[in-house]
Amino acid sequence: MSTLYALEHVTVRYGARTVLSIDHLEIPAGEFLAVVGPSGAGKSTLLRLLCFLERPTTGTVRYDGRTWPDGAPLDVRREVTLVFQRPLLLDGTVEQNVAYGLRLRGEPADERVAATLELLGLSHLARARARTLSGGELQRVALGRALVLRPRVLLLDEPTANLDPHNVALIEEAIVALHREYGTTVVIVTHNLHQARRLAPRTAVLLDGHLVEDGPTDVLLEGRGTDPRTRAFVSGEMVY
Ligand SMILES: Nc1ncnc2c1ncn2[C@@H]1O[C@H](COP(=O)(O)OP(=O)(O)OP(=O)(O)O)[C@@H](O)[C@H]1O
Repeated sequence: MSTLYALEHVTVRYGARTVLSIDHLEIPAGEFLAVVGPSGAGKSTLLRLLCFLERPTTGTVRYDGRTWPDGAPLDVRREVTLVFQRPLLLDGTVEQNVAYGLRLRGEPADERVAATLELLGLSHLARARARTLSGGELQRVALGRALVLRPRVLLLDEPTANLDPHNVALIEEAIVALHREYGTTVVIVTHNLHQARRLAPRTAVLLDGHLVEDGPTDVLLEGRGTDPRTRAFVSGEMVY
């Protein structure tokens, strides 16, 4: 697999505080990577770097062999879609929400929107107002807005936090379907170690802004990681 992202000596600082510090991280094209770590570890910050919403304070984020010190151009930013932890939807119908990105890009929407709603079990809600939906339905609409674009990279920030098993299963199946069908590169931030195991062959562990370890998910999550902090984190012994 070719390298899609290469992070070298990356730091992100807010004032005097360094919230992220990654010496080296490569993400191959087509990979499904999980990022785990305690609250405040820098996981969302990493996702913002990967979708060019934020620039590193020092170091480089190379994408497809290129880097843009003044910000990535629109066509590159459009290859990468981030689904936020707390999604903001338009005050319209489910269908309008899912169609929005395609319309913005001037691409035909109807068939793709219908297929996406179907994939996410939302067809019967196509004309419902977004503001009338349950939390699980809202999360599925937010994911639908991303999936319909068939992005090259899908970044997910806790896409199933606080959802019931039915919604979790629908969301996971839709993500896996996109990944399989289009070879989409997926990076999922999750607090749910079982979810990382179900979905991602490789996991990166972030603690206190540092990439402590990355490797095969089953090895790390079975407590066989090489770093003692990884073992403490996955066994729930870590106090934070
Ligand atoms: N714009 C900002 N200005 C100042 N500090 C920030 C800013 N954004 C994030 N931080 C701080 O950076 C640290 C890392 O935040 P981040 O959201 O990346 O963590 P996280 O691992 O995603 O946490 P969680 O699991 O709770 O979402 C936190 O301590 C946060 O308070």
